[in-house]
Amino acid sequence: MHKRRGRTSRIRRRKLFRSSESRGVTESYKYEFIELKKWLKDRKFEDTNLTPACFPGTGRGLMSKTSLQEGQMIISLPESCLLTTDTVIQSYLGAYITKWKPPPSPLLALCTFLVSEKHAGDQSPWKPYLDILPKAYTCPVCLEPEVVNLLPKPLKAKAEEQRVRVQEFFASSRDFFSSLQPLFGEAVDSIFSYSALLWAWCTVNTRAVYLRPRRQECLSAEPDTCALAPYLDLLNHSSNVQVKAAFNEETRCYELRTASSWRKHEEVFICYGHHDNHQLLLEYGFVSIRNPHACVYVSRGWNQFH
Ligand SMILES: C[S@@+](CC[C@H](N)C(=O)[O-])C[C@H]1O[C@@H](n2cnc3c(N)ncnc32)[C@H](O)[C@@H]1O
Repeated sequence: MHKRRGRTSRIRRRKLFRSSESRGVTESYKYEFIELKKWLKDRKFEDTNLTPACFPGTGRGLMSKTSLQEGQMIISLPESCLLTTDTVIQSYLGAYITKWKPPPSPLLALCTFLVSEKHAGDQSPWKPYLDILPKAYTCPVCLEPEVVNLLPKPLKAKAEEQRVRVQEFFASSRDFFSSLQPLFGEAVDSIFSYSALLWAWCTVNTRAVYLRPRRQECLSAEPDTCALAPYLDLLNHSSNVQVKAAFNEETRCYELRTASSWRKHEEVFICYGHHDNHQLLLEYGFVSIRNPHACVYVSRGWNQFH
């Protein structure tokens, strides 16, 4: 017969379970993070609160180095670390973007820059950031059609729509890529391939932070609201936390404040939005086990049988 546990023992076990669930193994010693930290330091950013770690369940993320209080600023990333359409327009791509008619979209500008810098390898000033980006993504748009076929019907339909959108994005961008040929020794078709553009598209879609809409004369009128925020984009999602994140025009930093408190050595999360699991899988390539926004999709006419 089982001996009934006392209240103290139950609380202790719950605490132990909570901490083992979120316990991370530091990754700050890894070469790519040492290089990234140097790169960030050169751009006037040093983190005292967080460190990269690998967590059971959520994978790579950021862990608190000390306890963090409600309202505390957890990251303040200088503008010089952000990759925005300004970065692209001020680069060697700027002249080609300005010339191209109809103007490329802000998304195309960001994706083109990512593919081009990735191709530059060691020559790219963004190398330490590019090296920590995932090599592949798990979003349905990257999955084999046989795998997408196994998804629940409503999600499968959205995944197929998304695949068509990305394919059209590629097809409609090819002439612009051809115009960049003078910049490269190799044929642009081999650099700006579908798989390279898909990787860049997933990078922006799964990792970009939101900026107040801006308008660049040389880009199309689609919303220009995405920025890649190196290091900050290592934060994983939880629906149960609240954060305040925005670009501060005075400090010229992208600032993130937590509305939750964190114990030392816990995984620190941000909330990507109130997404159900279909949206999380579609946009970010993962699902959350304890998702308060989880819902069941019911097809039209389901009640005909009652
Ligand atoms: C902004 S990045 C976060 C950092 C990322 N884990 C990394 O290693 O680069 C977003 C991606 O992290 C992963 N992710 C974020 N939150 C997660 C969670 N709660 N559980 C599992 N994976 C998560 C997903 O692959 C998502 O596309």
